[in-house]
Amino acid sequence: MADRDGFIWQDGKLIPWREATTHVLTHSLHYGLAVFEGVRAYNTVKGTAIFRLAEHTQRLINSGKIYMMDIPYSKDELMEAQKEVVRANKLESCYLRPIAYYGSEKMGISTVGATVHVAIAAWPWGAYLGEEGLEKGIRVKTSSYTRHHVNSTMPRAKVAATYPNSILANLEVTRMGYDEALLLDNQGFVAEGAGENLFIIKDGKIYEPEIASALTGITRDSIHAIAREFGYDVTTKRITRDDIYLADEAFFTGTAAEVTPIRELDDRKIGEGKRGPLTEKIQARFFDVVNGRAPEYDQWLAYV
Ligand SMILES: Cc1[nH+]cc(COP(=O)(O)O)c(CN[C@@H](CCC(=O)O)C(=O)O)c1O
Repeated sequence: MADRDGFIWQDGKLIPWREATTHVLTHSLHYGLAVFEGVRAYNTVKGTAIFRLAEHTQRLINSGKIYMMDIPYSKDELMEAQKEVVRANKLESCYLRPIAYYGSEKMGISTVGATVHVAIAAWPWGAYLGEEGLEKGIRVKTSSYTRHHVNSTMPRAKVAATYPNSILANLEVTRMGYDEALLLDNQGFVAEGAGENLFIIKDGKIYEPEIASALTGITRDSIHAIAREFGYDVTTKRITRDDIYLADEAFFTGTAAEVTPIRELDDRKIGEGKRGPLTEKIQARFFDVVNGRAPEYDQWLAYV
């Protein structure tokens, strides 16, 4: 990722991609306290637009607040900087990664005296779980690793320290040939995917796990709106892994994963073992929305 042409926004300035470096004694590198976002820009019918830029930027600020990290830029400055990065790199569609991190001013657990830095990069990133996965669904396995307790890493924050849990889960299942991991919470109920939220459909109703130990996904929120548009309410409830075995349909959502159908969990076919009809309908509408083909959702598109 480091050796490519382009520009990265770092601490208020656009600099050449290869010069966006940091010292090996960067506090966040050692102690894991960096807050970040995953955001997508799409090449819509009316030009390049960042999807739900305000919500992602607010979540970045919220993540900083939760971890007592004072991000030295306003919401508007961060939003404009993300637009600037897309323009500077001449990207029609892309994935953006804003990150706020503590620098190398000091070592030791406490962040007092360390400076908060902000960097924003953008690059083309296609189907996170594969184009085939978007169409045919993916094979998921429940990980043996438990999602964080809600009083260990903070679930409302998108913080780097959360992700070794996701990495362990993803590595565990991909080494066995599955596409992605599902994580259970510390009481054994379904939490979320390693990098996604989850929805299931059973007897014509849409369900999602209680959000407690999962990231409050922005794509998840977008799916709520699309489901309502189709006349469905999403019921939030405690979901067990075998609820998913017996579901008619299931899918993951995320900025990177978009809407990815799940065709199997733990070697049990879900429904007919392929993308379900309601999943396909929701997925198609989601792609209409992000590509600017649904004027009712224009408020979610920040044109660059
Ligand atoms: C743990 C987790 N849960 C749910 C989500 C979905 O949230 P949202 O993007 O707001 O709908 C994500 C985003 N996962 C990022 C992972 C990408 C990466 O591998 O890095 C993403 O989708 O950008 C998570 O990391």
